[in-house]
Amino acid sequence: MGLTASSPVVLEGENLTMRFGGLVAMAEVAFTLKRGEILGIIGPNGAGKSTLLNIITGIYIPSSGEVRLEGERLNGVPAHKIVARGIARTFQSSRLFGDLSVLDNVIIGRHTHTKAGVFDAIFRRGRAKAELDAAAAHAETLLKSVSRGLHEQRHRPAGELAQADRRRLEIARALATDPKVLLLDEPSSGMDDADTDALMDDIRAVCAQRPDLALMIIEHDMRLVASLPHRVMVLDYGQKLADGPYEEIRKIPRVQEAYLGRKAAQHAGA
Ligand SMILES: Nc1ncnc2c1ncn2[C@@H]1O[C@H](COP(=O)(O)OP(=O)(O)OP(=O)(O)O)[C@@H](O)[C@H]1O
Repeated sequence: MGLTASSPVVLEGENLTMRFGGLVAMAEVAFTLKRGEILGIIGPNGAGKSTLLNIITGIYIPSSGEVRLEGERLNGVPAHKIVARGIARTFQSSRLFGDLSVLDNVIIGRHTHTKAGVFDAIFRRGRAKAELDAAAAHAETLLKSVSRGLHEQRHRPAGELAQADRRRLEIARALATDPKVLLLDEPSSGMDDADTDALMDDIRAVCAQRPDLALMIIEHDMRLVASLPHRVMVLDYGQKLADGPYEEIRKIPRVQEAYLGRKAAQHAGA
């Protein structure tokens, strides 16, 4: 199915404000994310993008406002329970277990946030072999669905992977929790154009196989922002400057100034 005009809202934020002492990192921001939708989040350094992700995932509790997943309020719900409710994320910096195999990283991803815990997931003595086999089979299927190339490297230590494959693995690991919403924090950072294009193809394939999955992607790479999201939200100094299809928001002079700098805005004839 994917995104249609009647797709329901899966995640929404209302009136979100985040203060750190005297600093207002986020001021009355509202957003919606529909089932099957890909929402891009852009903005200059310090605009509040990571703060928004941290609020959604329960790392920060907003000073005011609320986040709702399928209508249920998430404020104050601990981070691990938010994962269990269906929100998964990747991080700007890699959080893989470099010494463990690609496959084990995915198996752990499924269990990291459950009561059973990481070590239980892999090392517990007496754990039924059938259960472990099922976890490995699930992880293999998941790896294949994200990237055949990554699946072929499933027995290599994650630390030996090329950077683009590490990003794919982080996505696979996040998907291991069967999320309704996947948050990607700068998935293409540090990648060249060819790797970014290949990653975009893989993200499209992931979405095509999971038409109900909603994605929120923080990104600086305008090539990705221009082509992958259905809609783009622009933050600046913790405020929402614009929200709409890329072709529309890119024409707004304030967005050009905030994001691209005044020179670029003049260059674009704004
Ligand atoms: N835990 C914190 N304590 C104090 N200030 C914070 C904290 N987290 C974020 N901030 C401040 O909030 C503002 C927004 O930061 P945030 O990291 O959300 O921006 P960003 O858009 O993600 O930037 P970048 O693109 O550099 O990652 C910044 O001024 C930052 O210094």
